[in-house]
Amino acid sequence: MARGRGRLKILGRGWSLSELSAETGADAARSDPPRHRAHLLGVGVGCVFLTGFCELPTPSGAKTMASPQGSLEFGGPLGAAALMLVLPATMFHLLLVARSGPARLLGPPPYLPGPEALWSPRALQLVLAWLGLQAALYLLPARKVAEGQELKNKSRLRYPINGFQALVVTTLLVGLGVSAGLPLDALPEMLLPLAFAATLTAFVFSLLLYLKALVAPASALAPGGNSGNPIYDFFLGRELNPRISSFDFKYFCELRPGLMAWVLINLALLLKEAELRGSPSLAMWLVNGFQLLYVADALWHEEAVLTTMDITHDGFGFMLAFGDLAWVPFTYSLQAQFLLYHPQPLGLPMASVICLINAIGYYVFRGANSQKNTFRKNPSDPRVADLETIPTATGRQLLVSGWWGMVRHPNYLGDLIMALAWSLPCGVSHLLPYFYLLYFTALLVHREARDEQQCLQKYGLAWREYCKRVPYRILPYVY
Ligand SMILES: NC(=O)C1=CN([C@@H]2O[C@H](COP(=O)(O)OP(=O)(O)OC[C@H]3O[C@@H](n4cnc5c(N)ncnc54)[C@H](OP(=O)(O)O)[C@@H]3O)[C@@H](O)[C@H]2O)C=CC1
Ligand SMILES: CC(C)CCC[C@@H](C)[C@H]1CC=C2C3=C(CC[C@@]21C)[C@@]1(C)CC[C@H](O)C(C)(C)[C@@H]1CC3
Repeated sequence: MARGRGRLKILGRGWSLSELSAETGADAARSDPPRHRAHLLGVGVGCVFLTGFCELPTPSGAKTMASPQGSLEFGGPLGAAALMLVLPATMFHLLLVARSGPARLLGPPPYLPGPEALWSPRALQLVLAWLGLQAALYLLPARKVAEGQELKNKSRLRYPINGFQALVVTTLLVGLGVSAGLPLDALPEMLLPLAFAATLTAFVFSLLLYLKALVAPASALAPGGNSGNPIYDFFLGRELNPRISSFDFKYFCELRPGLMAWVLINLALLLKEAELRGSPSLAMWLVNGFQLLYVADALWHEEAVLTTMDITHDGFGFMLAFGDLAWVPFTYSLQAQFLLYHPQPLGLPMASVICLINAIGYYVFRGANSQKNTFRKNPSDPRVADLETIPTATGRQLLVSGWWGMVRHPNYLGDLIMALAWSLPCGVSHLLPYFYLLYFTALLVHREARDEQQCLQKYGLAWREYCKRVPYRILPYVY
């Protein structure tokens, strides 16, 4: 099947973008009996079980803390172990299925990749070089240094606000690289080994973070993630704000390498489509444009991330390290991956409707997030001073009018509307491009429940009053 200058080659069990017809080592590996891989999986599972479920004593010198909820989140050690297997498996499943002919979200993967298809020293070098570049940009002088929320010991950490600057410099470097012959269009063929290298990096990194937390003072530990069970604590993360000098690992990972890699992968998929079909499709332009807007917006409003529960409440462990470094770039680019292998016709009228949906979602998302951030920074700011509030025993107030009087999480609603707009360009013939919407709904419903729990603890009766005044959580009159 040949279109444009490039060629889409069917590999029987999947699609491969390749100019070469010779079978590569990776291709050959696909015909290996799955026995060895099942054995490897068994060894991996065995290790996790051996180290985590025997209720090992708390590592010597470690300080343990009960979760403020008194119970463990994410289904405890068993849930955490399951998630550590299921999340990477899901990511690889999506990567394989997106390039397969049928592209069935719920079917089996087209083939089981062997070690040759997953492991590539070059992919690991690329991942490490990318992290190195982003770390260097993080260390550049910042236009502003912001203070985080007050910590248990009453101090506040300082954070450089130069994420948008890092995005601009990265864009310039990538532009220069591409014009000097950097083969960005080779990236789509490398997604599998890159995702594997990113997962490996996240795993090793989480292990180092876990060890670092063993020598951290008690005041540096997160409210969750210090149960004494190594599996659970490794997953959730023990230390709240792990740092070396002023380099904050969690803050760095949350916004930069993963989000920027996501839009870079999208761009590589767009370039590959242009090479194959003569020009990128309208659907590919929309997906790239919407997601670039989302990432650029996050980096422009970088300071706002300092009030999210990931920074203020959650430790930095495998969940966030894997989420930031592997899950975000390789699964959030799923729609663009799907479009490369399954081009979808999209007319201008439908494209305009989709743009309108994205604009509405962005308006709600940005309006709600900015209103809360402005209010939290300065309640007497003229933009929020007229809003109705409920006082709380902590001295802080809760908004009960404006966006936050409509539902208790208007920002989630806006985010979900955008998620819908990112899937619609992929048509309705497949469920696969809607994975993000489904996963994100589950993530936000769970996150909302965690946040409610934390707010109830923080604000007590005032929170109950807020829930009475604003009865719906995310979707007015429905949920
Ligand atoms: N794309 C993705 O994968 C993800 C995106 N997101 C997005 O990140 C953004 C941030 O989400 P998240 O960190 O979960 O939570 P929020 O930004 O919704 O923050 C919740 C906090 O806001 C404060 N708050 C709640 N209600 C009120 C009120 N009525 N008035 C004033 N303050 C209030 C409380 O903290 P306090 O009172 O202490 O200030 C509460 O803990 C969202 O837009 C979300 O959609 C989140 C997760 C994943
Ligand atoms: C791997 C698991 C499924 C869980 C991992 C969850 C993480 C992928 C997300 C947790 C909170 C996130 C946020 C963003 C990206 C996804 C993760 C890391 C965010 C940076 C996206 C851009 C937004 O504008 C934001 C508000 C800055 C987001 C903050 C939370």
